[in-house]
Amino acid sequence: MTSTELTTGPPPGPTLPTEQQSELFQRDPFGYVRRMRAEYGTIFTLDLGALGNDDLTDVDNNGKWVFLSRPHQLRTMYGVDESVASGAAANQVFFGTDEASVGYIDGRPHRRRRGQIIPALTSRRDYVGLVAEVVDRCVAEWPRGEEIALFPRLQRITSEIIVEIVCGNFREDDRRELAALLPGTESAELGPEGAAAAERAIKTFVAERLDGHLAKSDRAGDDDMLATLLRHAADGDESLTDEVVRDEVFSLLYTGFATTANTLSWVFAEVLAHPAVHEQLVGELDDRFRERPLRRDDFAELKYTEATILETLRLHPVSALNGVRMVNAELEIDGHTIQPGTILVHCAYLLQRSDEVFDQPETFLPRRFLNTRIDPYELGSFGGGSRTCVGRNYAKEEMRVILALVLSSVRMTRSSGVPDAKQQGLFMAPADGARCVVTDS
Ligand code: HEM
Repeated sequence: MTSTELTTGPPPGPTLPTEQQSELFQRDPFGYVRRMRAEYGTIFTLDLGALGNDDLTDVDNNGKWVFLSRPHQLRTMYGVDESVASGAAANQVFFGTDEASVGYIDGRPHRRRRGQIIPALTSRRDYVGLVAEVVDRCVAEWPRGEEIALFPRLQRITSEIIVEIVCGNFREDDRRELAALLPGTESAELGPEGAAAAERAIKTFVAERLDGHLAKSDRAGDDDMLATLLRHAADGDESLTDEVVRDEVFSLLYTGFATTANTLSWVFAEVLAHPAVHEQLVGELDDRFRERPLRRDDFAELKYTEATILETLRLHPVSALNGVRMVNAELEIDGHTIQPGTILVHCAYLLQRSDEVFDQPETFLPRRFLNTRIDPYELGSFGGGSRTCVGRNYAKEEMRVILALVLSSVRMTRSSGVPDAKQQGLFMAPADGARCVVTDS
């Protein structure tokens, strides 16, 4: 018997009309996939169409999204050649865009662009000094002794930092203005039209500042991410047109601020709801981080802090769609045949809360990640294969530094347990905005 004869057709799933499935998914992504997992098993098909993005891209897909939630299924998804399962088209459908920035290109151009971006993300001078300056200034303004939502305050911190990394050679007032525009892209109050308007405003703002940016960076003797891209363009990379550079800058600013603010909100919500974890974290930090200046090395050995961030990423991946690939040629996964035009979904949320993969999967236990080698197919909050998140090292370091500095500078308490998740823009955030009370320590 051949392997094809062993297959059982497409993975099972509900037969509701596309609009209804899409609406149920978008209203409560995590709740819906949990129910589908309980009903149909570890690999199932949802008919989500183009997730409402039909008019925004001309990618041909059959409307089927196959959710995978076991490591061996991901090994197939991420292991096959790009010609069989590619990221660019799937990302265009997911994000509703036809841009040519790194998330939406494949093949050699994709590899080259990643090679341009990744080194530039972490190599900026005095990175820790920069984060400390932003955290100190912002935390000093947090009201004391009353309940506040951390989420928008963390968005401000991560916005200011990513603007420094990507557009650090803009004038100071321009950097502040740009950082203030970013949260508009994720604001639940503004809705999709407001978010689209914020995106347009940011792209225009950046486009108007491309001319002369390289000369300014030469004078500063330091390239920010924008200057790095412009320099590659000047050195002959014709794919980096002004429009692509502008879109690349937008994509890095957007993913750079939103994902880390969301994850940090979950970190604080979980830590403050678990006093024993809180105490152990504060114990690890000791008094070391009250001094200034600080250096990168000072943050290198924060094992429990790092484990706390990993445990938060395990329980709270930023999306129910953690890595998506468009199937271009018939493919077999876990005994099921997947047809071309289908989108494969790495559902980290289901995988990382499975008792087949983790002990006590619903319990917040940072110590599980102490002195362990991480298997990216088990803890895959940054996606996988050749498109793993370009910002993962930057994000983990930035979050570690922010967490250490905030917990070292103020006392924080939270009166309730861990909040539910709510869709906030593209990503999932704590429904109550991670409320807590801050006092001076
Ligand atoms: C908590 C923080 C973050 C999480 C959880 C996260 C998660 C992800 C995930 C799941 C993917 C999809 C990977 C795949 O398709 O296999 C991704 C891709 C990407 N991320 Fe992140 N991310 C984070 C932070 C960042 C930051 C800070 C940046 C930039 C400064 C960034 C930029 C990108 C880009 C450009 C891609 C597309 C990569 C490609 O297609 O080659 N991310 N991220």
